Amino acid sequence: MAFTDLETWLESTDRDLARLIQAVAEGCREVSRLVARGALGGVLGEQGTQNVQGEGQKKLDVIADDVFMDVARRCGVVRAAASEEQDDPVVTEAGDAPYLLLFDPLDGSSNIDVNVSIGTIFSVLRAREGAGFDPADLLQSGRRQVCAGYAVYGPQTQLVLTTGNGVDAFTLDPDSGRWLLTRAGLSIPAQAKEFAINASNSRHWAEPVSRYVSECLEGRDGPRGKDFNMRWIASMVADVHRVLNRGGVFMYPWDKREPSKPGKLRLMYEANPMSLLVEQAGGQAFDGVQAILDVQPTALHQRVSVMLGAAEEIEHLKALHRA
Ligand SMILES: O=P(O)(O)OC[C@H]1O[C@](O)(COP(=O)(O)O)[C@@H](O)[C@@H]1O
Ligand SMILES: [Mg+2]
Ligand SMILES: [Mg+2]
Repeated sequence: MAFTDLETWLESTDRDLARLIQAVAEGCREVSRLVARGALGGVLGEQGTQNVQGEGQKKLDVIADDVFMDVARRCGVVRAAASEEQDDPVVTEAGDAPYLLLFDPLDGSSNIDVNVSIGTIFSVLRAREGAGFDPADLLQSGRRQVCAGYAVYGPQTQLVLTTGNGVDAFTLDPDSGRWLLTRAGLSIPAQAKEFAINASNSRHWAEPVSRYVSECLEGRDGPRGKDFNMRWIASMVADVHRVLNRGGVFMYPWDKREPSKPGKLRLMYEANPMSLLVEQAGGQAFDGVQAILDVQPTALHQRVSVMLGAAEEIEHLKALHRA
């Protein structure tokens, strides 16, 4: 069977954006190679440092961060890049380059050492007109993303992309090293029978989330009138990949543990790119008040409550939040 490769797919994309996507895809291929070697390559285990959010870093968090910062510096079309792992944005030498790149270099850090799917999530924004950069240039709402995507390093390595015209998925051919289009036009069914949430936090949830989950758990005997299945990989990238491929809902909502913290997941590196992909696949992404893509960021590393996936389920969650 003949598959379209990424280069061909990019022929209809703006030249600079195509160059950026190509460079990010090369970074993902490199990280995929390192992940696959695991202990053989000495990349597992703790780094012994903390990131800006006070989270312990794994070796692979830092290695992957270096890979994508290098991509940003060398591709020639990125003016500045920001990472979940770094306090401040990095300004490249391409002072009038058209794009800003944001990324979570390694998502699902707790799964690295146990050989469970992990990934890289990225988002592309336009740089300001003319030259120059101010960190505030990064604080654009998710609606303004020109591209979003992720790579998932699982049984296969896949790259899932949107440039605002639907969502397509590529598989890395381990023999040729090429990214081949294996699924075009991903679409999330409006209805769902599967949900994903870390249930160990249930005693801390807000009332609408507790109610939603308990209705799902009541199954066909409850108000929903149907049984639901539950999944939790603990890598957002892999959980959302499942939602994009076979439907369902993924939630990491605000909870009462630290009431002033809006959520666990990061708006700019995780929630925005995933929300664009989900909306482009016909789903919705909601933070308990509004569409995640409409959140006006106020800080680079800000966190957000996340509920995303099947349109009818998110509509139901919205109604529970309004009640
Ligand atoms: O361990 P928990 O609380 O279930 O959290 C899992 C969530 O944390 C994350 O791993 C956070 O991402 P990082 O690994 O990039 O820090 C998400 O991918 C995942 O959904
Ligand atoms: Mg993450
Ligand atoms: Mg991470």
